[in-house]
Amino acid sequence: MTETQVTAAAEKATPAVSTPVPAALVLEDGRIFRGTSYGATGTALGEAVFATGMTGYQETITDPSYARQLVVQTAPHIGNTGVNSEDAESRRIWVAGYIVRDAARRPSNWRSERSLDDELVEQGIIGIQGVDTRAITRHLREHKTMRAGIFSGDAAAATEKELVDLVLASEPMEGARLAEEVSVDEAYVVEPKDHGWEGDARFSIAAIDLGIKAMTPVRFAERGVRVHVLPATATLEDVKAVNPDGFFMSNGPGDPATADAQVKLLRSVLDEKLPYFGICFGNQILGRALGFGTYKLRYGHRGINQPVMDRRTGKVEITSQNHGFAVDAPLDGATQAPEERYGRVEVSHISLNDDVVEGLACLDIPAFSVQYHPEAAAGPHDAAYLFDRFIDLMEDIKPNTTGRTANLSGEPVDSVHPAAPSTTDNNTEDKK
Ligand SMILES: NC(=O)CC[C@H](N)C(=O)O
Repeated sequence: MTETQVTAAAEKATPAVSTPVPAALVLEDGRIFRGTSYGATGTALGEAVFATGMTGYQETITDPSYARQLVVQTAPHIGNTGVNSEDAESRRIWVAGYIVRDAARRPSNWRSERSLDDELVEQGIIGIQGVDTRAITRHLREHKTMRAGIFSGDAAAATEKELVDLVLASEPMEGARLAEEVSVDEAYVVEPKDHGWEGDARFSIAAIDLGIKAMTPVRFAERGVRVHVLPATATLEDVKAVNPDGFFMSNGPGDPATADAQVKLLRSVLDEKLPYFGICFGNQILGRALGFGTYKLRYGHRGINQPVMDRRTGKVEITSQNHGFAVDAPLDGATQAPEERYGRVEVSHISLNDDVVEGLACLDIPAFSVQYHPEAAAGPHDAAYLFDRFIDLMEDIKPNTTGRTANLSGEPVDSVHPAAPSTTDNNTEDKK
């Protein structure tokens, strides 16, 4: 980048515009944190959750999996690098509200196009700044994630009791069915040639958008895989119509216990023996399709610094995560899936913080999934091998003349690494 370009980019970055007014974060248990507004003003209701990434706030707020959540950033300075038109993970900001300690007064980065404050105002996202985000995080960690509200301007003038009552009247995350709300209405295709792949596509997949992040189809496309992104309401006929070599289900917001339609779709696809890969919500849906339950974690995993072990290789990855629910599957080696026709399954990945299931691998059908985010937007790229693993799975079913660019498929089943020793499990207390 030349000096002129750097100056031009810096000039595009405007200082924040909104004038802060008094604001309050009100938790459903009556705890109240007072600060000033950030972004738009008014009332925002949702589930208060904390995210521990030190960077990547633009990817966080545009991740559709955060729909109906009020996100607390544990990193104290937010907005420093502004907002640009390349890092958004979807067409809009999805967080229902945004909670930060110190909002940047002026963004400073050569890629910045506008301030985060401007962007929040423009998209009508209500935030609060100047609150003790460490105290809020510790409160949520100890008392579990809960419903909350951000009230600013006129909305903050009500009595504390009135504000708590508004929060108590809001919808809980348990039982929330949100994937259809954030999904696209129309199918679209992501082509390898548009992402640096030279030559013909090696494979085609159908990917169900339950709140898909933009980088996910890109990670496939840059490996030569054409991605047909289909709406959350897609049927088996819609899937078959694109003649895919593999099937994928994305991340997404809400309670996986409500995703009956997607569980049914996945079962019908698995019955066709089409290779399957799922990320996050897509992992929970595989778990349910195999007959396991899901449950709500006390405070979930959100951030780009979450350690996970791939039990097949014994390698530890630092991963990007955003989940509040988890699959309830046995950790000890290969077990028969409760839905017997799918054969044996093993927990392939676990969280090293609390032993939560972070991945499932079927041993008798071509299907696997992870609870975390290998597309790494934002986040470390340690888990990129999973995209290659899926390509190898499709290759095994349908050898492709264009050959492999990588061979990172799983180790033989008998080399499964023993589970890490169990640790204190604060995050799974609510497990039923
Ligand atoms: N990122 C995701 O796909 C999240 C899945 C699910 N909504 C959860 O919170 O666990």
